[in-house]
Amino acid sequence: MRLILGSASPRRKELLAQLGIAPDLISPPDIDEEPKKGELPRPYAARLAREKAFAVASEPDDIVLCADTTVALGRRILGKPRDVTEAASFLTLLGGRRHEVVTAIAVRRGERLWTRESVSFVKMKRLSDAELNCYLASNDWQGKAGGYGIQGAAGAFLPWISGSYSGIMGLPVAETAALLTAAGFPVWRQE
Ligand SMILES: Cc1cn([C@H]2C[C@H](O)[C@@H](COP(=O)(O)OP(=O)(O)OP(=O)(O)O)O2)c(=O)[nH]c1=O
Repeated sequence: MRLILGSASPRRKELLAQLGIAPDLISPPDIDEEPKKGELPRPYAARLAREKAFAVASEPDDIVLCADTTVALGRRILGKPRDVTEAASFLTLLGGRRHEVVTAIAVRRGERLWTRESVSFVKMKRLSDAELNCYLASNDWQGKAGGYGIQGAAGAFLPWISGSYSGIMGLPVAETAALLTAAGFPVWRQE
């Protein structure tokens, strides 16, 4: 049995390491992340996590762990910004409001699949021009849903959250430990 982390996200590797787990293999999936017409954020994140889990090649006994993080402003899905202009518009939209961060995780072993969603609520302050421009110039927004990372300087924009810090960052560790255990991975084995 091997544990395969199906993710290119360095955050997910780091959060897995928080549980004392190092994957045997990292194999990022390549799937189309375009939302379907009218698709809502939560089903969208769940579908992507599932599709990622099936897109990663594995042996029948391997355990594959995948996740998807989506920022939701009402019914609107804010994915990873394509460029700095889109990052600026996401952060302007999010500033002064409360939004949701959905991280869906999917664990697959052969044809069996275990899934969970973690939903968190985040308040972002309205950003001043200096805050916005400095953050954009840092490039920290790149590759992050909604165009920010709670674990970086953007943490200073977030006075309040309700939910799971690790879920917002990309891999909710409580749900991950539960699903890996359900799939037969020895999360709590003593060395
Ligand atoms: C909201 C938020 C997201 N993110 C990141 C986590 C994810 O890496 C990314 C959302 O994109 P995802 O599509 O979930 O993941 P990914 O493309 O980085 O990697 P892969 O599909 O291979 O697993 O946003 C943060 O790091 N901090 C945050 O506060």
